[in-house]
Amino acid sequence: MEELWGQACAELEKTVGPNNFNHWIKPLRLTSVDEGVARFASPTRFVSDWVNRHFAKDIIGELNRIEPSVERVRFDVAPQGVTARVRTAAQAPATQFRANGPAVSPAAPEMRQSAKADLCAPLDPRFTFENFVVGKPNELAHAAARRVAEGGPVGFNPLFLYGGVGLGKTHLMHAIAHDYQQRHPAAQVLYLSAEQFMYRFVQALRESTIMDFKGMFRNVNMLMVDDVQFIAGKDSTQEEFFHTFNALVDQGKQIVISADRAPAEIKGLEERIKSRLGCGLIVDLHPTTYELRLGILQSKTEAFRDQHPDLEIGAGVLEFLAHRITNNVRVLEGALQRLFAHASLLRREITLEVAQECLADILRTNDRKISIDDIQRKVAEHYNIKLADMMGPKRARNVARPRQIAMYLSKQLTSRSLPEIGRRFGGRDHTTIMHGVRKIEELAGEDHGLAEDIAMLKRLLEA
Ligand SMILES: Nc1ncnc2c1ncn2[C@@H]1O[C@H](COP(=O)(O)OP(=O)(O)OP(=O)(O)O)[C@@H](O)[C@H]1O
Repeated sequence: MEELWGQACAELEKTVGPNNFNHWIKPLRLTSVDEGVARFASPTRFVSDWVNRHFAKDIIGELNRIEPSVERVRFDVAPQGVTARVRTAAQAPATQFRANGPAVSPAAPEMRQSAKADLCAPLDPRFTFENFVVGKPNELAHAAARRVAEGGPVGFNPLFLYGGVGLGKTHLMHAIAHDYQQRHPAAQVLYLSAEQFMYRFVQALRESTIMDFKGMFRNVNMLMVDDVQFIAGKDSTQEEFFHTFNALVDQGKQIVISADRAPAEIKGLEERIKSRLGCGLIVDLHPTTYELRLGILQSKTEAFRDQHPDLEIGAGVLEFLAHRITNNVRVLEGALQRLFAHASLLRREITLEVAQECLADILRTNDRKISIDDIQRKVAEHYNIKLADMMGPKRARNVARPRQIAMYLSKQLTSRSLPEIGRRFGGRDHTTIMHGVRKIEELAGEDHGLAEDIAMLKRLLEA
């Protein structure tokens, strides 16, 4: 059993990356293989669930290569067996979670070790600096992440990364962890989401293991917490987070945090935490530009082509995608993956027409949506009135007419209902909006100049 698992582990470490391997797979012990089922002893249910969700396929694949009968895996929670295994690991030089904190009772290092494996979320081996494409919108965040990954005195603690959905925050966090761990193999990096932080904190409270919980956090060299906005409004979790944070910063340990917005904009986050976060470096990942999107598409296509040299992508396809899919990199990647799958299944070149057809749904949802704000701003600009007058009560024609034009365009170019539009125009009644829309339809039928003005505004808004 040991030999089979040893061989599989050697390969698994390469497949899932050393960090994931050490955190999740190393704590397992293969106990039997029977009727196609490989059974493992795992230290906790949490580890079992996590491995089952994230690495079961890899484990089955590797075992199956050596022992073809293996088709499924099962995990039994068996803390005893695992303690024995961890003790061996603790004697080995510089393992990932070598306990190197303050003096502890003889049994404690093993407990810390397996519990910390529980805490740390798996790192995606693909999320490295090498695979991160740098452009104007993310160059500062990337430079700061590189600097933190080097270690040593950094001068900004914490590093706070924020930005919209799918712009690369998690990718950069994982890249820091990989790189830092490679440079400092004996250091302890703890990466987890704020949600996991809360989950583990509540569990520690419930199981009266809060001192262990505190001890584990206080002994890491680098703490990374993803999606910190999650703890907003969760009072006791924030309190614990604050203390952990202070303890680590006071010891000069690095903290890296990500969120979907700047600290000041996170509602329900305590002022003292906001001010603590503000002491470090706050950098944002800006929305992607066309050049960055094209760079990412080219880099991912090259990587795919390394494995599939016969991939053929027609001229202009990547440019077309970079131009049309503008919301986030995850969607961009999804579109590319779909094209690759299409190309390899049908063994056809991906032409512009194929791409358009294959990605019709993604392209439709990415069509630029015009907002009432855009309309009000553009119309106010065009007629040289104040934006506030769009919502205000003035009835003078030089203000009232542009306002009605904006109402008309809001009805035409957005899917908002009349009451909704009314609310956006200073809380006007839907009948007022209807009247405005009709008035403009009527006038545009008679006044060629007005009709042209409206057509031009439409073009500007739809551009
Ligand atoms: N600059 C980049 N170069 C290469 N890949 C990128 C880049 N930015 C984002 N990606 C890829 O886009 C996907 C989404 O990125 P990631 O998960 O890091 O986003 P996020 O900002 O954490 O989003 P969320 O707010 O949803 O958690 C990932 O697969 C990531 O590898």
